Amino acid sequence: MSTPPDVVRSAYAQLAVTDLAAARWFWVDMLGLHVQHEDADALYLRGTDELTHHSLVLRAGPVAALDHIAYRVRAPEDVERAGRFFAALGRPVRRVPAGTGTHGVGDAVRVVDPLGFTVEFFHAIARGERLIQRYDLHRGARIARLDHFNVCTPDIPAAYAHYRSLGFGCSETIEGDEHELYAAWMYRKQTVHDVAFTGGAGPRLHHVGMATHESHQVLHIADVFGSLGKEHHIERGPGRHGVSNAFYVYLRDPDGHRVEIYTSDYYTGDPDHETYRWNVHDDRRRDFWGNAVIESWYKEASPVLDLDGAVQPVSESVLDESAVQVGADGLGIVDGT
Ligand SMILES: O=C1C=CC(S(=O)(=O)O)=CC1(O)O
Ligand SMILES: [Ca+2]
Ligand SMILES: [Fe+2]
Repeated sequence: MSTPPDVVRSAYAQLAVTDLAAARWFWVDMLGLHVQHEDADALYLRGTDELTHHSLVLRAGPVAALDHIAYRVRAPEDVERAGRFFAALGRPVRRVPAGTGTHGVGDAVRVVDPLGFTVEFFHAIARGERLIQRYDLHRGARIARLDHFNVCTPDIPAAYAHYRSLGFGCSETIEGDEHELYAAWMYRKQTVHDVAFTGGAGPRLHHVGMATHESHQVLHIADVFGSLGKEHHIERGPGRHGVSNAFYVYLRDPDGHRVEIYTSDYYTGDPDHETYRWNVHDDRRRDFWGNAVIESWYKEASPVLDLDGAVQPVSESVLDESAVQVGADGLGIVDGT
């Protein structure tokens, strides 16, 4: 196997949106993401702590979908290393020279990974003004940074193996009584995850996770949607996760793209960091207070585009966590406590 690229972190997602103005209302006016650049067809957005050009690109398109996710790699030579790594797997690879791809991003490669997702690896990217202490510009959910991608895929063990081959650690899992893998959280930066896998038809994007510094910012953005009679954008939470220990709320944008506002997970940077394993029958795993996970959270997700912008076909899941009988989801077996 060829040497994998040295991935630093999940860096940005590019979403296709069917109404750029409506998307601007949600992601900028409501959530408060900073507009680093915009043109007639696209918005380039970032959080208050981010020093690179963007962590979210919204591009007008005919179908609401994930265009690609992108990982930043440590050095320029890791871009070509990524190309060789995926070519050796027999996957489609496309070189994207600086100026021909996403605005602000230098030389990159885009691949279709073994899970069917279009993934970009880049190193060079334009810088943005330091907004960390521009409190006069902090608004909405006061999003600090992109934290992770969550993707729907039918074969969680295969997803786990692929990201292990890229050198990702595994912080937490959800497993069955026979240790069948229902979900996994994997990282390169020293927090709970850069990417997580939700079992389901895929490839589909489950959500992008955006980090804030404080749980009151998670609560505040839910209050703002309620105040404006836009509570239908709130899908799940606010609440406390079991997995990751983060405080969270999930929102749906006008196209149905899901975003998680997420805070207070934990450090995972020691070389002997151990994976924490949840049992799928533990009703605290996804919400530490045992609140049920709404069905749409398990079932709905955004389609993904291939390298030519066509919607990728999906394969149905092997395991269906939402069908597992657990108390919290109100689906039957009460565990007698
Ligand atoms: O970021 C996350 C952390 C935890 C969870 S879970 O619902 O607690 O499994 C979901 C999630 O993947 O969105
Ligand atoms: Ca219980
Ligand atoms: Fe998440």
